[in-house]
Amino acid sequence: MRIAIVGAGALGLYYGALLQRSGEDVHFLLRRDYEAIAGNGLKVFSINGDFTLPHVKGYRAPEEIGPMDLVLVGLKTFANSRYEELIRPLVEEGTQILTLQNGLGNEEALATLFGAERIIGGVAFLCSNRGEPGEVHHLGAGRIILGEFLPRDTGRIEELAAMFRQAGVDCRTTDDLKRARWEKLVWNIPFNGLCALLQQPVNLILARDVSRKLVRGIMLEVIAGANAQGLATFIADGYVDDMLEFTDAMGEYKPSMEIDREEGRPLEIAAIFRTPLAYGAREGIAMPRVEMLATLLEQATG
Ligand SMILES: NC(=O)C1=CN([C@@H]2O[C@H](COP(=O)(O)OP(=O)(O)OC[C@H]3O[C@@H](n4cnc5c(N)ncnc54)[C@H](OP(=O)(O)O)[C@@H]3O)[C@@H](O)[C@H]2O)C=CC1
Ligand SMILES: CC(C)(CO)C(=O)C(=O)O
Repeated sequence: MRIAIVGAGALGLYYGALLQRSGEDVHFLLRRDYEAIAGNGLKVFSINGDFTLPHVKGYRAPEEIGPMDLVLVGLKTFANSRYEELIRPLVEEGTQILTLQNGLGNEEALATLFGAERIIGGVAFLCSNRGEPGEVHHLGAGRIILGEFLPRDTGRIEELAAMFRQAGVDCRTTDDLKRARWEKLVWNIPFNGLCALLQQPVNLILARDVSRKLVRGIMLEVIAGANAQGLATFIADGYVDDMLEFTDAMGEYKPSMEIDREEGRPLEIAAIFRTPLAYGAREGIAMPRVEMLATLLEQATG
């Protein structure tokens, strides 16, 4: 498969490297890491084993890549205003666009620009950080759940899932992408938010009873917002315990929003907070703790 990686950072470099290693024809749109990767290849440090790709097809502009079978979008959502210029040159009849970005509204924005039938969404449980230019550090699981944006048969996402599995990624499909996205938000909203606001890794947030209780309260609000969205099956409140257990095992993990704050980048507040708040409000669900967290983050970084 001819695959373009648009947004070749912590997530895009990692999945792109695995796909190239398993024989796919991967083309990376590079910015910060262009020189390092052109000179020395791409180094992956992973809990599943380190490896280096000495030769990587890297480009500075999407026009140099041309039309692809699959565009994998790994941009931070605050760069979504660049979708048109970065993706249009890669699209022809039959091109599929897969966004693995966090939050809500990404598939909708891509569908408006490129046509809803092309769009596939995925949620990634990854824990990947960037290192020096030309390096990526994978610290967590790596699981992906793929779902169609429009209701249709699952043939093409099953094929994509098989491709990811062939590359060593634990990948499965869902017929309820909306539910998968909200389930991921049950984690991202409290932890990205509190870790970025307090500038503490997840283990410190969970170590204190008061902030652990706050995480639980925020998660329950998100579940209430989710369950108002017409999901095929409700998210049970017990999902909070699964997420706390999952996070307790992470140790000193810094969510990407905390790293973005430390490094002075914009935060993904629209996709991870404001759009879910708006979708909740549309269904009559207020999420006051989430609202407060979003406001404090805006205040702290505005
Ligand atoms: N990292 C993780 O473990 C996970 C991340 N996610 C989500 O995936 C998405 C990506 O996250 P992550 O990989 O961590 O983010 P990064 O910041 O590491 O990567 C984003 C990449 O997009 C590139 N980019 C931005 N604008 C442009 C542009 N105009 N032209 C070319 N490249 C551009 C950046 O370029 P440059 O190289 O110049 O910085 C960078 O390489 C986010 O929505 C995140 O929430 C989801 C699950 C896990
Ligand atoms: C759940 C987790 C930690 C794994 O990918 C994540 O979404 C993140 O770091 O943003």
